[in-house]
Amino acid sequence: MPEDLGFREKLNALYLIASFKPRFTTAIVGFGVLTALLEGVGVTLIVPLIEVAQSSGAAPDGGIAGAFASIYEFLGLPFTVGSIVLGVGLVLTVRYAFTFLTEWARVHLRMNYVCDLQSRGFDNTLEARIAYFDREGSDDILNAIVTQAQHAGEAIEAFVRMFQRSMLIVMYLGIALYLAPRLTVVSVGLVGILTFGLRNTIESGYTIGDRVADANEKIQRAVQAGTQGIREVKTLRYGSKLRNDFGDAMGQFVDASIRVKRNEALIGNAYNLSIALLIFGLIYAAFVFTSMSFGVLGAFLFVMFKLGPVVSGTNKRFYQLEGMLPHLIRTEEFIDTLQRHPEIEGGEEPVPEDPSPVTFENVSFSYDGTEEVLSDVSFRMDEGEFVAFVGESGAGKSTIASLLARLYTPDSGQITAAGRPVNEYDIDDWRSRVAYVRQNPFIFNTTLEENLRIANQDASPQELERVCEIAQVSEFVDDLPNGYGTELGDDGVRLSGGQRQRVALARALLEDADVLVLDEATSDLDTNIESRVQAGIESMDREFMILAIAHRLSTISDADRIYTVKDGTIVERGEHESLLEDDGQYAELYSAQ
Ligand SMILES: Nc1ncnc2c1ncn2[C@@H]1O[C@H](COP(=O)(O)OP(=O)(O)OP(=O)(O)O)[C@@H](O)[C@H]1O
Repeated sequence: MPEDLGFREKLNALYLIASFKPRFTTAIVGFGVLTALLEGVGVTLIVPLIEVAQSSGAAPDGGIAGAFASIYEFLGLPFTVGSIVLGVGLVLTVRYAFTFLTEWARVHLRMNYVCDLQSRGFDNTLEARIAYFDREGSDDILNAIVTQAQHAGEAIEAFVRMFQRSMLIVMYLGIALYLAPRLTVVSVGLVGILTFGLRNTIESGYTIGDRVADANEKIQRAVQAGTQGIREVKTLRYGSKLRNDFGDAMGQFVDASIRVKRNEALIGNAYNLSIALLIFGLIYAAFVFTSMSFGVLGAFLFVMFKLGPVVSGTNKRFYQLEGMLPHLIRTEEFIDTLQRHPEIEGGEEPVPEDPSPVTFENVSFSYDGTEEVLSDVSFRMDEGEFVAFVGESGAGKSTIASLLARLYTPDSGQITAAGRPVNEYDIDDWRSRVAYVRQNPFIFNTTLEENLRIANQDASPQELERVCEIAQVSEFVDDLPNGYGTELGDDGVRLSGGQRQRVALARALLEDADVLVLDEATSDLDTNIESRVQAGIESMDREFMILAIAHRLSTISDADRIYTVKDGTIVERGEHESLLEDDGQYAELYSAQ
C-alpha cells in the first residue's frame, strides 16, 4: 500500500463511487444543483427585501431587486415586503425538500454500496480457489467483508456530502462575485492561502486512514486467533502475546483515529476562526473602501456568513473522505484479488454413471510453483477397489487426495475417470461423485441432522439412520440432548474429535458418491469403533472406489493395493503381505507401529 495516493488513484476511487449507481448519483447531482440554485435565489432575495423595506414599498427598477420585481410582475404578484418574505419561505421550503431527498438518496447509495461490497466479497470468497485461502488465510477476508466494507460506505457518504457542499460553495461564490467582485476575490485568495497552508502542515487523511485500516486487520487477526484457537491459546499460554498484539493494534487504531478526528476538528475550527475574522475585515473594507447599498452589503455579508461553515465543512469532509478511501480501496483490491483466483476451470461434460477406472498418470504438482510436492505419481482404481496410501508425514499423501477432489490441478500429467481427463467434467458434478473426509473435518454450526444432510437434502430417514449406524454416529446420538436435532456449536465444539470424524464420515456416506476418499478419516476413533466402521463400509451394497490414507497401517491391511509414498513419489506398491515380504519402506513403517 503506498504512503499516499496520487491524484489519479484518488480520482479513480471517486469515479468508482460515482459510477456505482449512476441513477442515484445523477439524482444526487441533480438535487445538489437544484438545492444550490434555490439557496442562491433565497439568499439574493435579501437584496430586494432590504431595499423595498428601505424605500417604503416603492418597486426598485434595477439590479437584483429590479430583476425579482420583474419576476413578481410577470407572475402578477405584488412586490411587497410581505410577498418577498413569502417568496423566501417558499423557495426555502423547496430547497430543504431537495436537501431531504439528497440525504435519502445518499443513505440509499451508502447502504447499497456496503451491501454490494459485502455480497461481492462473500460471493467471490466462495468462488475463490483453495490456493488463495492457503496463502491469505481467513483473517483478512473476514476483516474486508465485515469491517472495511462499512468504512468504505462512509467514504461514499463523505463524498456525497462534500459534493453537496461544493455546489453550495459555487453558488455562494457566484452570488458574492456578482455582489462584490473585488472583496470576493480577496476573500477567496485568503481562504486559498489558508487551505494550502493547512494541507501542507497537516498529515494527509489518506496516510492516517491507511493506518486505521491496517490496525483493523491486525485487530481482526488477534481476535480470530484468540477465539478460534482459544484452546491452544490457553494451553500454550499464548494469551499474553496475543494480548500484546491486540493492544498494539488497538493503540495504532486509537492513535490514528484520534489523529484523524483531531485534524478534522483543527481544520474545521481554523476555517471557522479565519472566516469569522475575514467577515469582520470585510465589513470594515465594505464601509471604508466601497459604496455598496445596505441591501447589497447585507446580502454579501449574509452570503459570507453562510459560506464560512460550508467551506470549513467541505474541507473537513474532504479530509474525512481521504481517511476513508484506504478502506474502500483495500476492499475493492481485495475483491479484485479474489476475482483473479477463481475456482479451478472445469469442463462441462457430465460425469458418466460409472466413472471407473480413476487413474493418476504421471501427475506432478507444486503448491508454490517452485518446490515439487508430487513427482510422476501414477496409480489406478477400478470399480469397487480399495487402495491405500501410506508414508511418512509430509510425503504428499493428502495432496493426492486434494488433487483427486479437484481442489487443485496437477502441473503436469493427468487424472482421468472413465477414460477422460477429469478436468473435462463439470467440477460440481465431479465433486458430488467424490466424498472426501479429512482428518479434521469442519462441522457446521447447526444441528446434527443438517450437518449430515448437507450434501444430500433428499435422503430418507432410513438412509440417514443407515449411514449413522455404519459410521457409528448412532452409538452416541442418544447421549446428545436433542438427538439429531442437537446444535453442534461452532465447528462442532460440542463433539469429541472422534465424534466429529464419525459425523463427517456419515455425511460423506450419505452423498451419492462413487469415490470415497478417507484422509486419516478415522484416526481419532478407538480400534474397536474403527473396525466396526470399516466392516460397515464394506457391508454397503454400494461399489465405492475407496482411497484411504492411513498412519495406522492395521486399518489398510485389507486394501487391494497399498502405495508407499516418499518425498512425493510412489516408491512401492502391492498388497500388505507382499510388501511386508519385500522388507522395504512399508515393512519399516509397519514394524515401527
Ligand atoms: N496448502 C499447502 N500449501 C503449501 N504447501 C503445502 C500445502 N499443503 C501441504 N503442503 C506441503 O506439501 C507437502 C506434502 O504435504 P501433504 O499434506 O500432502 O503430506 P502428507 O503426506 O499428507 O502428510 P501427513 O501425513 O502429515 O498428513 C508438505 O511438505 C507440506 O508442507
